[in-house]
Amino acid sequence: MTDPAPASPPPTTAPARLTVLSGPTAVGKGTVSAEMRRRRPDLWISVSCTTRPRRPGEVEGVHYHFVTPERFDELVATGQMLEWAVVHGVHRYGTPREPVERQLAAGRPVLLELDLQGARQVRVAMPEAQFVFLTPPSFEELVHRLVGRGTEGPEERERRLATARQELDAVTEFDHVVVNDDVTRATGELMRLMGLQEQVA
Ligand SMILES: Nc1nc2c(ncn2[C@@H]2O[C@H](COP(=O)(O)OP(=O)(O)O)[C@@H](O)[C@H]2O)c(=O)[nH]1
Ligand SMILES: Nc1ncnc2c1ncn2[C@@H]1O[C@H](COP(=O)(O)OP(=O)(O)O)[C@@H](O)[C@H]1O
Repeated sequence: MTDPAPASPPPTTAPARLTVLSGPTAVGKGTVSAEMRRRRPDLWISVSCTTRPRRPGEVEGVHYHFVTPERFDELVATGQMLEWAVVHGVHRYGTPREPVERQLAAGRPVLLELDLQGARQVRVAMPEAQFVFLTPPSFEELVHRLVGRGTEGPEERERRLATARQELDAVTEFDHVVVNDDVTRATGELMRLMGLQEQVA
């Protein structure tokens, strides 16, 4: 008879985990991600590649890696993208695979902010990840935020809101739903889902 395997000690910290944050346009994904980064600088948030032009104030390697369509093709063809999608009908966005794998291997918590198509691809590629859907308190509030942000004209806003209606229907595909009624509260809920405690400076 063999002795039972010794029980492994309980983990002293939350296990490294990949979390995918998704949700419709203007729900506040960028705002909540920035607040997460502010409250937990050790959290690693992926920097995506995009073919869309850089906006004033955006910094290469911080907000995005801005690449040509040819370079994007090459990254996809050589398997360097964990996932990618055409978002809002025009430009391509994708997550470089290697940095995500490296950060997870180093034990850091990792957050990806993706559109719904990207979240679905990661579900297939990395089913052990957890999937969080950020939702607005109401559709009216989503419209209010999109208009208030002022980054799109009326035509583009209509296009995004049509996509948003479809995306909101996909909420049941996600492991958790966080209502972004208040940035501080929603960020706290996401931190708890990621097993992160507030770090007091
Ligand atoms: N699939 C996928 N979507 C992404 C990626 N990076 C950003 N997005 C999504 O692309 C959309 C457009 O982002 P952006 O151009 O910054 O516009 P804005 O967020 O509407 O100001 C957002 O819904 C993001 O969640 C990525 O690497 N992959
Ligand atoms: N909880 C909230 N309450 C009110 N306004 C919010 C909240 N979260 C985000 N916003 C505002 O909504 C707009 C869209 O947020 P943003 O982070 O750009 O969305 P996304 O990245 O999902 O497209 C911004 O003007 C932002 O300041």
